[in-house]
Amino acid sequence: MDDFTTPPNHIHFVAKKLFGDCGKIIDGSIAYIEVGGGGPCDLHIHEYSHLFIVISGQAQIKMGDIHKILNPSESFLLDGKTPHSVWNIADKPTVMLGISVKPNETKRNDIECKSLDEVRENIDRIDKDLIRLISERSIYVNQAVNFKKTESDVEAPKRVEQIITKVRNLAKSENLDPDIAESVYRTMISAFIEQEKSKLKEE
Ligand SMILES: O=C(O)C(=O)C[C@]1(C(=O)O)C=C[C@@H](O)C=C1
Repeated sequence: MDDFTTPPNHIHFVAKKLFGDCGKIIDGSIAYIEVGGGGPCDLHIHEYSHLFIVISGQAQIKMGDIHKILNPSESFLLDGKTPHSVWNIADKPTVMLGISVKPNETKRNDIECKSLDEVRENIDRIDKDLIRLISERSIYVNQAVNFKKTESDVEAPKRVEQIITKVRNLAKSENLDPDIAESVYRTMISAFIEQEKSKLKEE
């Protein structure tokens, strides 16, 4: 049983990676789950899906109140966004293959809203995420000033230009007009510079 490890929060459960990234497949592993073993102890979620194939024994996939039982040679494709865990319910070890599969990407060009309300609902949803991310960004920016002594340290023009180059490239790869990304970032960074300058004065 060389190279087998117990994943975090699992019990009587050892697994070994069989292969890595092959396109839509992230990796494949084989798991030996002892009697009563399984995990994670609390149901978990993630972006990727699992294709479970039971070789021997009997596995129970717990998904909230719903359970799916897998006998030898049976398989189940589980959407990772469904809270889940996997348990051996046989009176002998269960051997199972687990293949992690990338989620289907939404083809953004295929998105077509049927009304202005639908457009705005989506904009509101995305704004919520953007504000949360800008707030998280601000936690780090506010700490940057702790390592600065002067206003020109705060302005850090070389760093600003590095960020602009980076976000223009990111924008291109995400099908966003790079000029929009640049303008949004220059405005945001200027506001953060002002905030850092006031913080510097306070100290
Ligand atoms: O990286 C820094 O030094 C920061 O203070 C962060 C930050 C930014 O918002 O990314 C803000 C001000 C500087 O002009 C450069 C970058």
